[in-house]
Amino acid sequence: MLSLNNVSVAYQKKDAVQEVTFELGVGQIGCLLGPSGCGKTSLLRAVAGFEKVAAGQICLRKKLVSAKNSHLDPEKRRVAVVFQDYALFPHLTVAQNIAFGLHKQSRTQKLQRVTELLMLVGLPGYDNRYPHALSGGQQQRVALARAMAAKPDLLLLDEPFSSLDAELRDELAKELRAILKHEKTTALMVTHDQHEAFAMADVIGVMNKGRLLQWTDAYALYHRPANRFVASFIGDGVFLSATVDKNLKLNSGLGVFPINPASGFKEGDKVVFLVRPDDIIHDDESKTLAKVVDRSFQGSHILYQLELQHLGHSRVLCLALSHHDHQLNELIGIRLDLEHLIVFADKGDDA
Ligand SMILES: Nc1ncnc2c1ncn2[C@@H]1O[C@H](COP(=O)(O)OP(=O)(O)OP(=O)(O)O)[C@@H](O)[C@H]1O
Repeated sequence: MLSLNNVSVAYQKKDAVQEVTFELGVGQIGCLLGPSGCGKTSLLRAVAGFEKVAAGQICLRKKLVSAKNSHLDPEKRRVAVVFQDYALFPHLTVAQNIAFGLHKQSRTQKLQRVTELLMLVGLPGYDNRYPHALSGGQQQRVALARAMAAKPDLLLLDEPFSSLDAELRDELAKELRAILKHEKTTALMVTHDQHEAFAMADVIGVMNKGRLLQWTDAYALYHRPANRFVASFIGDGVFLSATVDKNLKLNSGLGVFPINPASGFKEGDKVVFLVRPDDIIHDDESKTLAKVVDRSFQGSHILYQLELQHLGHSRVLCLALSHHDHQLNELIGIRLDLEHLIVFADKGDDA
């Protein structure tokens, strides 16, 4: 449906997006995720046709829509955009807002589609309200209904929940996914919030400094991050240092772990390996002790920050059931339970 091949976007000859390549299939929901300024909005705007590409190609339905010397106008792309500030027309009712893009349809057809969409976004009967009489979440639902009204081939969503409070954001993200799946809409969203990306997307692209570092599903991003940036950006975790021994094992001070020979590491290599909060198991029987230096109560769990005094005071996170209630400075038993080792060369951030 959507394919990008080595796309770069530049402002005054300075690259904001560099050589991005990915594909999004029909009915898939993709998400561009990354820190502020990484280029995700620029990339989304290039797909919409609001920005020209400096290099590479964008194809929609196998048709070239953007290249260095060719550019199809946004209104000819059959693409709809939902912006973060809703941008509803204040002087039009909800029904008129939704029907705005339905030019060639009869009155009855318009009415039918508006009713169907209001039902879908959970606002039946809101036809005659004006935007000012709606909550933020309701306005965003109407904006979504308006964008979907004409059944675009591709829906683009630019931080669609950023002005809503956290609880509503999670709820809407799940609802929105269900709506898009129901309508079989292909969508590409931009966010800097990984929980939103996890709740919404089939496939997530992590960006940093204008580059797409990995394009895959949430599970693979978490368990098989392509590099250090992705590993630290997705989920919580810390890197511990170690040296590869002669048996191609990592002696971490928390246990000995074999390294996959295919990874190319050899004896003496300095590496870092990722330890997630759920890899550190609190175990009273363990002889490895760590000092509680911080704790945050999360209801069912407590997230502890622990200092490993036998490992140069490195710190790790440990997610323990909350009836294991330990105080600051207490020493508690831990063991490392790594499903699989995520290890990178120790040469700083390679993103
Ligand atoms: N119209 C513009 N003119 C010049 N530079 C721009 C323009 N728009 C964006 N940039 C620059 O391009 C880079 C990428 O910006 P972009 O808005 O795409 O990032 P982003 O990841 O969406 O960030 P945010 O999450 O903060 O919106 C930034 O360095 C930004 O300053």
